[in-house]
Amino acid sequence: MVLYDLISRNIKIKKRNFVALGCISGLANALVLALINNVAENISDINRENHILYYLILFSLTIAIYGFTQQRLMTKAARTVEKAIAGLRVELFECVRYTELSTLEKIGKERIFNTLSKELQTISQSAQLFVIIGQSITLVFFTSLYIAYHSFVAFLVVSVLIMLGASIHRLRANEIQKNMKLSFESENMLIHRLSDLLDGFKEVKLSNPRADDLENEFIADSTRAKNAKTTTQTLFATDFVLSQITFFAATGAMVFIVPLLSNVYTDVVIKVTTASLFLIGPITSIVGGIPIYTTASEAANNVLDLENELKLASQKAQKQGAKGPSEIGTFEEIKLEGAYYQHHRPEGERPFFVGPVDLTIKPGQITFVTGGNGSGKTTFIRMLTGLYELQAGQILLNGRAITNNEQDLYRSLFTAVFSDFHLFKQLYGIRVGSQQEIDDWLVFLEMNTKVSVENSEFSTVDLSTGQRKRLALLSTILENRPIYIFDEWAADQDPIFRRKFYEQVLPKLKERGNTVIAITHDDAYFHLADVHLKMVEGQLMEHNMAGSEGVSS
Ligand SMILES: Nc1ncnc2c1ncn2[C@@H]1O[C@H](COP(=O)(O)OP(=O)(O)OP(=O)(O)O)[C@@H](O)[C@H]1O
Repeated sequence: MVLYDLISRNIKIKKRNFVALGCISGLANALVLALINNVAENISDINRENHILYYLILFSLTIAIYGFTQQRLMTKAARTVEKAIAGLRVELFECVRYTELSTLEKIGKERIFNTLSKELQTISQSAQLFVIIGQSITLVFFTSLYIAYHSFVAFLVVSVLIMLGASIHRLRANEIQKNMKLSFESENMLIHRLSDLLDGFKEVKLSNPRADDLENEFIADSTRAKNAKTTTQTLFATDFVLSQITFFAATGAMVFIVPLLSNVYTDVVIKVTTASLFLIGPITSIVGGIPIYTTASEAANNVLDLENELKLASQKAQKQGAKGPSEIGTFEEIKLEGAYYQHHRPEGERPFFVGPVDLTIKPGQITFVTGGNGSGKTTFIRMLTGLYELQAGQILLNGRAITNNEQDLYRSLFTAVFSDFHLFKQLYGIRVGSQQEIDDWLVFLEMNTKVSVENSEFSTVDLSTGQRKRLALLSTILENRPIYIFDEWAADQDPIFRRKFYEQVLPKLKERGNTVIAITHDDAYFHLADVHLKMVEGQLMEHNMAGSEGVSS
C-alpha cells in the first residue's frame, strides 16, 4: 500500500470514479463470457427464433462499453500517477534544497540521482498496472460469481486454488524484497563508478592501471546488481509458473473433481470449465503484474526513505510550521560564541572538529584565513556562513542570536566562490542592474573578449579554470551581498591577475562597503588584510599571536 499512499498523498484520488469505471469494465468483460456461453449453448433456438441480430447488437454494445470504460480508466490512472510523480519530483527537489549540507554529504549524490530519476520512472511505469490489476480482480470476481451461479462446488474449488496460488507469492516476499534492496544499493555504486569515469575522464585516460581498477570495481558492482536482479526475477518466474500450474489445476478440477463432488449436468461442467478458461487472461495479468508492482512498491519505499532522511535534518518542517521573518537587518557585527562543529566519521576513526571559536567580524574589513591543508579552514567558513549547523555555541548578528527561522536570511548575507565552486551558466537569482555595469566588470576582469552576458546568461562557460573562476567572481560581484567569501580564489590565476585580485578587486569591494573573508596561501599579500587569522588543527587564532593568544578557546 506504500505505493498507493505515496501517489495519493498530495492529490485527491476520486476512488468512487475509479471503482465505478472498474466495476462497469469488469462486468462488461464478464458479460462477454456469459453472452458467448449462452449463444453457443442455444444457437439453434436463437437461429430459429431469429434472435441472432439481437444478441449480436448486445454483444457489440457490451464490447463498446468495455472499450470505453477501459480507455477512460487507463487514461485517468496515467493522468493521476503522472500528476503525483510531478508533485513528488518537485517535493524531493525542495527537500534537497532545504536540507542541510552535512545531511547531503552523508546521503551522497548517487542515491539522490538514482531516486529522482530511476525510482520515480519505475513508479510512473506502474500507472497502467494499477488499472490492469484492478480490472483483472474485478473480472475474476464477476467470473467467479458466474461460476458460483452455475455450481457452488466449482466456485469453492476455484476459490481455494486461487487463494493457494496467491499465498505462494507471499511466502517469498521477504527474499524478493531483500534482493531488490541489494540491487538498488549496487546500482547506486554503479552511478558512483560512472561519475568517477566521467568526472575523472582525463585522469583515467592517462593511466591504464587506474582505468583497469575502476573497470574491475564497476564489473564487481555490475555483477552484484545482476545477481540480485537475477535472483529476484527467478523468484518471480517460479511464482509465475506455480501460479499457472495452480490455474491449470483449477481448470482441470472443473472436469475431474467437480463432477465427483456434486451432481452436475454436462452443460454445467462445460459452462464452468469455459468460465475458468476465461480466467486465464486476468489471472496471468495479476501474476505477471506482481513483479512490476513489487518493484514499484520498493521504489516508493526508496523515495520515502530518502525524503525522510532529507527532511530529518532540514528546516522545512520549521518553514512550514512558522514563517520566518522577511528581513534580518543590516550587518553591523557578526559574533561567533563558542562555535563548534565536528565532522561525521565512521566508528573507530579519529573525529575532526573545529572550535570552539570566539570571533567578531566587523563590516568593511578584509580578513585572511591561512593554515595548512586539512587544518579546518573550509569547515570554519561553512560554520560561519551557516552552511554547517553549529553543534555547540551560537552566532550573533548585531548582538542577537540567529534563530532557526532566520538561518536562510542569515546565509543570504554571504556570497561566495568556493574552491570547488560551481559556475552557473544562467545567473539564477541575480537581478542585474544595468548592461553597462556588467560590461564594465567584464572589461575589468579581462573577460570581455571571451564572454558576454545576455538575458541573464553567460554566452559560454567553456573556458579555462582561471577564466571560469573570474566569471564566478563576476556572479558574486553582481549579486552584491554584504559579505564576500573566497576560498583560495587566486590559486588558479596567473601572477598578474593574482596581483590585480589582491590589490584592486578586494580594495574595490571594500570601497563599496563589502566585507571580505578570504582563505589564502598567498603570503606575498598578507599585509593587505585588516585581520589575519590562522587555523591550526581546528583551532582558530590571530596570526601574529599564534601559539600565545588566540580567538579559539
Ligand atoms: N565532508 C566531510 N566529511 C568528513 N570529514 C571531513 C569532511 N570535510 C572535511 N573533513 C575533515 O575535516 C578536516 C578539515 O577539512 P577542511 O576542508 O576544513 O580543511 P582545509 O583547511 O580547508 O583544507 P585545504 O587547505 O586542504 O582545503 C579534514 O582533514 C577532514 O578530515
